[in-house]
Amino acid sequence: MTNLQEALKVYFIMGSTNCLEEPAEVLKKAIAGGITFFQFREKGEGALNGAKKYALAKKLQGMCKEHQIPFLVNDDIELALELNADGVHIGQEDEPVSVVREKIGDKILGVSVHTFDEATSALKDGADYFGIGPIFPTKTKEDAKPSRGTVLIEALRENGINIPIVGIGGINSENAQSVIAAGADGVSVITAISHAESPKEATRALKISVDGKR
Ligand SMILES: Cc1ncc(COP(=O)(O)OP(=O)(O)O)c(N)n1
Ligand SMILES: Cc1nc(C(=O)O)sc1CCOP(=O)(O)O
Ligand SMILES: [Mg+2]
Repeated sequence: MTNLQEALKVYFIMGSTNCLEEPAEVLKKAIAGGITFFQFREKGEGALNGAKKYALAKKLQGMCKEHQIPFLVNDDIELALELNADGVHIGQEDEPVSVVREKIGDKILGVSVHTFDEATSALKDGADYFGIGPIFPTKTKEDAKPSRGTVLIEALRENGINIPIVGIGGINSENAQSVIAAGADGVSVITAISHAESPKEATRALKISVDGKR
């Protein structure tokens, strides 16, 4: 498998509702900028369903494949299996971690955690990486919890938990380095790339920040 820690550095999450232009165009520019991981998250008002959702996922998966970028599906385990995606990302309100692990075999399993207990339990049940957020305030996820900064990332690292971690929520090239400095392996973003004037330049700037060059 890919070196997950390395692959999670610049993790782009996107669905049609996050885009100001054609989703494939946005992804193309993000790939040109150097994203290292991708999650298809088709959610929110106006989200596609059924055949249209499948067709978009398939198209974006093809683009990721061409550039050896892992392609994960958010929430929809059946779609991930149908597409033979590289993995899935689930949260605490989705199917239990152990059940999803059972369904997907050795595909990549990302789990959102908000507390130390959720983290240890997800680890025991088979998570491959954690998504922790919202680190900063975000308007992108309607039901996001209040932002809590990097405290949980720091607490997990201080306690020797070395599973790959990405921060999420309100992250951009100005604040990404602080998330890495707290112990995360990468940053996951939606609007910092999908709403950028230049998704390619925004991705480049994020990469520089993650690498600590700014
Ligand atoms: C990398 C990453 N981290 C966290 C999330 C949020 O997952 P969840 O809490 O299940 O919320 P939804 O994204 O399903 O609305 C994520 N998707 N990716
Ligand atoms: C999908 C998601 N999950 C979050 C969490 O806290 O678990 S915050 C979030 C939205 C991230 O979007 P943006 O980069 O535009 O802030
Ligand atoms: Mg979810």
